Amino acid sequence: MLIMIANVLDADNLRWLRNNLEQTRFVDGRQTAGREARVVKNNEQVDRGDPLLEEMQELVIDRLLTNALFRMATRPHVVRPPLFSRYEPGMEYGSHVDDAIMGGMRTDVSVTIFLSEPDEYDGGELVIESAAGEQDVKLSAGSAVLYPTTSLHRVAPVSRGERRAAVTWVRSLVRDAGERELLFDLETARHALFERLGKTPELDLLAKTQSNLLRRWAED
Ligand SMILES: O=C(O)CCC(=O)C(=O)O
Ligand SMILES: [Fe+2]
Repeated sequence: MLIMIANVLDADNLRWLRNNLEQTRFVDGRQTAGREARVVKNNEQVDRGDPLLEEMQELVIDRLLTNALFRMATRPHVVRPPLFSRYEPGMEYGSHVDDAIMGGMRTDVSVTIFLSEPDEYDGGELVIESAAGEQDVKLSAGSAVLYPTTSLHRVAPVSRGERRAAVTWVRSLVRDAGERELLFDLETARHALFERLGKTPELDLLAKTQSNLLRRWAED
């Protein structure tokens, strides 16, 4: 399941991040790719030693973890420090699967937060493969897409302008994407029923079911 979340970053966050990105040092993105992904990775990323990086990472992690939809969709255990990337004309990231373990942590959910507006560049769609086919994702600046790290995906070549993004990975309390989706649907239905009917005995049963499924599936 693919989930889009609008406005994870607000206008002030975006201005601050984009301003910082003007001042940071970018290096070849191949430095952080696995052996096979390196062959198809052609982008640039903020240097790991850049003094501005840590504060930028903290802001993005904080904005994700305080977002209710993000928490519902990912059941986060740990969110990795994001990478900030840019793609200039001719750059792309060919088809790959992200590393299953990063920094000793299992990766369950991949996250892209778009930092450029769609009209600032041509191409640069994040293309995610699933059994139902390919899905192209290009969102407004500040919005995020979440997808299972189990998926093959790529970033299409940029042909004009510059695509900037923050990408990160979540170790979820619930390893299996199908189980996360069941919990997400249950919680969505519960919220909607509560809004419509208030707290009913049926809602209590749904809450009990959701809670006990989470207890059954969660690994902490
Ligand atoms: O920039 C993106 O949207 C995704 C980048 C990516 O696939 C990666 O860094 O592994
Ligand atoms: Fe990737």
